[in-house]
Amino acid sequence: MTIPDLASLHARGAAQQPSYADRDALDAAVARLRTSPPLVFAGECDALTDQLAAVTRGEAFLLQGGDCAETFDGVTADNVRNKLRVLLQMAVVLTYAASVPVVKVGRIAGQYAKPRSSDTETRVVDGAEVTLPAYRGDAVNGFPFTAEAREPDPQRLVDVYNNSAATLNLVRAFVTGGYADLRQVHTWNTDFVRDSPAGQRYEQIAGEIDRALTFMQAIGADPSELQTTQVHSSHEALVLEYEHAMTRIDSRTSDPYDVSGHFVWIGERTRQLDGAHVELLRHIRNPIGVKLGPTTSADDALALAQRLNPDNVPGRLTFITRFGAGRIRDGLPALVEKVTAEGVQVAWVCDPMHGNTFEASSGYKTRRLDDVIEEVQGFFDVHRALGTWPGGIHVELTGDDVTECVGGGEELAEIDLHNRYESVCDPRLNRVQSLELAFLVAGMLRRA
Ligand SMILES: O=C[C@H](O)[C@H](O)COP(=O)(O)O
Ligand SMILES: C=C(OP(=O)(O)O)C(=O)O
Repeated sequence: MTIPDLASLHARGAAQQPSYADRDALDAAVARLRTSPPLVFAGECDALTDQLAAVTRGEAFLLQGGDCAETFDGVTADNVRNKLRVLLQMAVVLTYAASVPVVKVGRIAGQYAKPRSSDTETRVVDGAEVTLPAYRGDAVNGFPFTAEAREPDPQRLVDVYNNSAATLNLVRAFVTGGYADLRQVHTWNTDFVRDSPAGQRYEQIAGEIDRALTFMQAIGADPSELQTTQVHSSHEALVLEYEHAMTRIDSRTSDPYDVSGHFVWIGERTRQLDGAHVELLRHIRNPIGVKLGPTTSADDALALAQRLNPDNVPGRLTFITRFGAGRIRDGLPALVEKVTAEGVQVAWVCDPMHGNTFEASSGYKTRRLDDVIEEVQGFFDVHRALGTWPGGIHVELTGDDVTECVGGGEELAEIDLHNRYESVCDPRLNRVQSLELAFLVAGMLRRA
């Protein structure tokens, strides 16, 4: 496989791209990226493909989660640890309560670019309407509502690389350095979570795991397997300059890999069959995903699978459906039925966030935990009825105590949203809500 050149990708009229005024600065940033070392190794991507093949076969479950949009300011030790911790806690709940291996993938170390519904944003500033370019993620421009911040800046692409490297380095250190050791299962359950009902329920599981580990130690079992785990990185492959510059030929296989992350996906707004994103990702060998919203027909899904995974390799392709709680039960069956009938190897994963966003009267974008749960339940029900495997969930979440989604045991209401709304794009589940979701999904998995 070769790598298509960047100009030919742009010639396809790529959707959702920044318009850079300073072409020289863009060329310099791309040149810098092209000579930067890979962030991940091709062999790690292959290992993830194997794990996702197990998901495709119904032998494992994918937990993919993290920020809607990472920010450069958010690259701190506390933040990265908190995100890792919520994934570890959720994975423990899913693995223990449902006895299914869980493949952990973070929306982390690269999730800096956002597709937007509108190119511009209008606000009233000092009594006058001001329209500026929309914020497209730290990869592209700044969040503050000023003309200067909103101007796309190519140097940010290099900053994405550096911040992804720093994040990944810390994730690897936590994962291999003892923090993710299963014997730390209690220490992940700290601060505001511990006293919540979900935290208390988690503590019970942690106690049972502890006793099982002590027993294993007593009988002389080798505990080294428990000392580390694997957490892979993922992001939406959106800005072509960045993804293309990070696509390299693997010296082992001579195949191209996008070495900016282990798993990359194509968003709902950029999945045009002849579009630039499908064209670039069809050439890389990473495991990849495609978001499928409610307008997707079964033929669209089949055509995407044929284009992106012509050899029908299990684990290569994940369909991440995001229909919305009210539409999944009507919309998903036709897709799953036809794709399955054609023998297409695909992991089916549910994103219960993006079809359930609404604007609260206060103006904050939010989601109801109940809608999120209802969409996941619909996803499980559809797969159960069709005899197919509900392969995983893809969730926007954070390890912090934010107030961005309403509902859950803490009964967060719309009037609470302003207390700690920190997302720069879409609302995320906080750690308690995430844990509550994990317990409910574990129950669904057990029944599946
Ligand atoms: O995360 C997904 C999209 O980037 C986000 O939902 C777009 O939000 P918008 O509709 O406010 O542009
Ligand atoms: C933009 C996203 O989702 P979608 O493409 O499904 O809208 C996302 O997951 O960040």
